[in-house]
Amino acid sequence: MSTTTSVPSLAEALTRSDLLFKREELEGVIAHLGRAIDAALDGERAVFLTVMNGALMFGAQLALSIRTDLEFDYVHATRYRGATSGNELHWLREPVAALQDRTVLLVDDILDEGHTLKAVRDDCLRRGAKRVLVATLCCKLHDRCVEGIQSDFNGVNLPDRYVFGYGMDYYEQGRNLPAIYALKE
Ligand SMILES: O=P(O)(O)OC[C@H]1O[C@H](OP(=O)(O)OP(=O)(O)O)[C@H](O)[C@@H]1O
Ligand code: HPA
Repeated sequence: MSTTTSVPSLAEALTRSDLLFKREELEGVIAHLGRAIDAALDGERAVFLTVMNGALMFGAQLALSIRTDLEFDYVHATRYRGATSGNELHWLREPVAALQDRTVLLVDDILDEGHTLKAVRDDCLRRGAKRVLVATLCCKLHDRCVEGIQSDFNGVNLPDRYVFGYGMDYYEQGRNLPAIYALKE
């Protein structure tokens, strides 16, 4: 006997979503982030630490916008696991690069309630990083963010709605949509 799991339809979600930011606009924003990060690094070779999976698209575009040479590594930490509300953080891959006395540029698609970035940032500090700079494509505007984490280089601010596209998923779908969409309430 076979079992099938039904996933909410991405096409249906798009019909009840607003397009917030198109690719062209996001590319311009990301290029500006690159300039600002170059200035902050001031020639220092940082560890560019991508939080998979969501940061894949943003991370690639951001890296190409930074002129300072970088070392690349990634972590995989997930707390939404394909759903639309967060839970406990699961570590699927820890950093491999030596972070002792390094500047880490921690890169993620979205800072929502902040649990993910706070946990990964604290882990970098435990591994001896001397400085962790956080770069995000977007931050969600609400008052539920945990204390003690913020983005140092953020692209765009978003309303307090579930968003997807440009790396962010709707039930593990829609990550490669070249724009950011928000579900209507
Ligand atoms: O600020 P928070 O409330 O912690 O949410 C932000 C995190 O949630 C998403 O990851 P998710 O757990 O969905 O995994 P994914 O990267 O594989 O999509 C996103 O990529 C961030 O890492
Ligand atoms: O609104 C969101 N969309 C996609 N992934 C997310 N991870 C945290 N918040 C979100």
